[in-house]
Amino acid sequence: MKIIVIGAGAWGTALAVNAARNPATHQVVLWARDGAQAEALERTRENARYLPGIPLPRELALRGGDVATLLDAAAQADLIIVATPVAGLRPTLALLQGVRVPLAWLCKGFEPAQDPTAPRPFGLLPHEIARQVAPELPAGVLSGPSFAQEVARGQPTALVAASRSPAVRRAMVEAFHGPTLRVYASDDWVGVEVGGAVKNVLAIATGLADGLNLGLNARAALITRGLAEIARLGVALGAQAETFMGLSGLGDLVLTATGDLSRNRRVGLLLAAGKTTQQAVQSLGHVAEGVYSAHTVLQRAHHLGVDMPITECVVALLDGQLKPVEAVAALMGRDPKGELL
Ligand SMILES: NC(=O)C1=CN([C@@H]2O[C@H](COP(=O)(O)OP(=O)(O)OC[C@H]3O[C@@H](n4cnc5c(N)ncnc54)[C@H](O)[C@@H]3O)[C@@H](O)[C@H]2O)C=CC1
Ligand SMILES: O=C(CO)COP(=O)(O)O
Repeated sequence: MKIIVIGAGAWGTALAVNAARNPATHQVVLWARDGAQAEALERTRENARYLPGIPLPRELALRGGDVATLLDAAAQADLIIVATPVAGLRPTLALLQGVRVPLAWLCKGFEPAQDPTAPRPFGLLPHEIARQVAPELPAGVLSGPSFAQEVARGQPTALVAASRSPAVRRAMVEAFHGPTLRVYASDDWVGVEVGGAVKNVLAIATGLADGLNLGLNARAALITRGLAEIARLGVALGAQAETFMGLSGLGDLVLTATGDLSRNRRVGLLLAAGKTTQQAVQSLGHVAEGVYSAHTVLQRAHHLGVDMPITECVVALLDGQLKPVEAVAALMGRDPKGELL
């Protein structure tokens, strides 16, 4: 199977390394946007900026820079993986418009609104971006609880491959299912994308609570009520409610909200320590999608009449409109209500 992974950040590199460990069946190309980065990866056989300490297998081909080479490799592939943040998805799909090869993205987020004056001025989920830019591409999403470092080290991990197309689901499973990675299939790509995007916003809230030493009860409450928010928005957007009890919902929320490898959780910890959003983002050096998705999540929730009080507090915190302790008071001061309402 020929696989090309576009985007040599932490997650793209980890999955490319994982697939390349199977050289009897897989030929894998990792493509970096910047040609100089591709040369450095080739020279050092390590991705020192994004995934330090993981040797790149000799069978992994490293390319970059030149778009003609990218399009050529993509047209010959059996599966294309787009491993950029959400912000890189639209331009990458636009480049690949003419290609007819199964494709999956890894990004977890909503795109910020493109044109605030448009009649429906909302940011989009990845599959909605694909529908606009490259509707003919057979596409899907690979998601689930998965820190890149652990996957690269071969630690056991389970993912979910979601697409409306059985052929795309099969391609993702064939590419990555193996002794250390289980890949489950799903046809609910809306639910899988909503879970992956909104858990990042909620991980900021949990990081904040832990940074303020609010305790383990508060953390469990935030995770549980956060899952209720995710499911309410997801169902309103057309997802299946059961998806939120699976890997891309509960699974990824628990991982990201509690694991200190999470960049989004670290944003919350930094806000609790008194940093501004800008300072927190700068100190990470990696993308924390929750920071960029939070406003869109809230806009879409408001438009659909969905109540998302934790997300609302995260947005106010990120905008500097609430201080951490005020956010806690705002959440605790809400009127009583039924748990399942
Ligand atoms: N790091 C992780 O453990 C996981 C990350 N994800 C998701 O995967 C996405 C990527 O995350 P990371 O790899 O961790 O980010 P990262 O910050 O480590 O790297 C992002 C990479 O994308 C590249 N990039 C940005 N725009 C691009 C474009 N237009 N064309 C080509 N390359 C472009 C950057 O140069 C950089 O190499 C995010 O949406 C994240 O939420 C999902 C699961 C696990
Ligand atoms: O999505 C992830 C784990 O599944 C990674 O989370 P962060 O982007 O918060 O590091």
